[in-house]
Amino acid sequence: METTVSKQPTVPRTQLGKTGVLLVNLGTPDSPSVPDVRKYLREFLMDGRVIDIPFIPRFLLVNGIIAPFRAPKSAKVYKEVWTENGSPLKYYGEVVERELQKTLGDAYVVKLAMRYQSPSLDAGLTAFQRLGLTDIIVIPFFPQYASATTGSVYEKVMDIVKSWQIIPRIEFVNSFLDHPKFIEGFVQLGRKHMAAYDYEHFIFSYHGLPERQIRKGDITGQVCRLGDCCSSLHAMNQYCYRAQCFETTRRLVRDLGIPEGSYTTCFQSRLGNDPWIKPYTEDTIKELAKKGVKSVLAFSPAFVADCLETTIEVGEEYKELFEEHGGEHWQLVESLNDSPIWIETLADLVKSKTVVS
Ligand SMILES: C=CC1=C(C)c2cc3[nH]c(cc4nc(cc5[nH]c(cc1n2)c(C)c5CCC(=O)O)C(CCC(=O)O)=C4C)c(C)c3C=C
Ligand SMILES: [Fe+2]
Ligand SMILES: [Fe+2]
Repeated sequence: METTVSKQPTVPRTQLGKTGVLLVNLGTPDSPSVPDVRKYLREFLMDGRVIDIPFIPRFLLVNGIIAPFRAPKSAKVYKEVWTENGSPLKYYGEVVERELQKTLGDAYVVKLAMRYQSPSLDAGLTAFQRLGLTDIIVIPFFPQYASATTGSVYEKVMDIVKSWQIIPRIEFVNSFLDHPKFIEGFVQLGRKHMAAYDYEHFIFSYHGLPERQIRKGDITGQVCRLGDCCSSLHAMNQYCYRAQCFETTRRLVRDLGIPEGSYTTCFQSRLGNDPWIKPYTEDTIKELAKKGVKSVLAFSPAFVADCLETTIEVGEEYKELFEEHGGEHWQLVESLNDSPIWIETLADLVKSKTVVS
């Protein structure tokens, strides 16, 4: 007679009841080689929330033009930003993952994932599934909400869990543009530089976005004119990335005591010929230099870790541009990286989203 052997439970009982915390950054190539950079650019730019045009023209644009032509140029720059620990974006993510786990303790399981490339979102979420975790908190590492970043993380997470038998309870952190500890983190870094040098002007340079994406995100269809409408953040424009960036600047200048007229919010990293949100950082730098400004302290508060966009673009390329136009002293404020206050910010965000049952 055949006996039925019941399967051992695959979920260790010790893990049940814990909350999974998924820290998600944008992603970075596996190495600075041209093929790896091309692979990364393809995955990233084929996301319909990043290049928001229909599939066929997007496919032709990305695979026929952007990835082949940009990959060799970008690979050169990635080689500059690469350290002995690899890409700083990923390295700091791994340190933060460990430090946050220590801070939060046993009731949580913390994992790092990348929206593109590795470690993948699929691997992170599947690990939680194997542990039987049904409460998950997802923290996209983007202080200000944009469809191309935070929105894309939401979409991918939902796409992964949609076929699971048990769809977990998922809490998403939508933005943390004015979280007091996030602000304090950049204020501490800024104060250190301000104590060492008497800067004439302060630049707050955020990653740019095509203007079209801001218009599409205007939930009222009436508010966004991409001008003064972004100078305050309220219920009607709460998802406007540009307005959120201006709000982050306001909090920073208030706490740093920077006077009106001595700072500029601007937007970097334009890709393609479509209009992106303004003012462009390049134009701001040229105008300041033309006015005779000799020293600038530059913040990059759309990023929480040093990466290509901060270290190379703001720290080196914009410095060269400023000096070419007559500027003398340009300094980048490094990112939050693995600073204790950034770990505290994340711990606060986790606690605020934890469901007490
Ligand atoms: C801070 C949030 C970011 C937004 C918003 C964003 C939008 C966005 N980006 C591109 C195109 C590129 N971005 C690239 C690098 C890059 N972008 C972000 C963050 C945001 N992007 C980060 C953190 C990084 C650096 C990653 C790293 O490995 O260091 C790149 C690749 C680099 C290059 O080739 O220059 C591209 C391309 C678009 C089109 C877009 C909005 C529509
Ligand atoms: Fe980007
Ligand atoms: Fe706006």
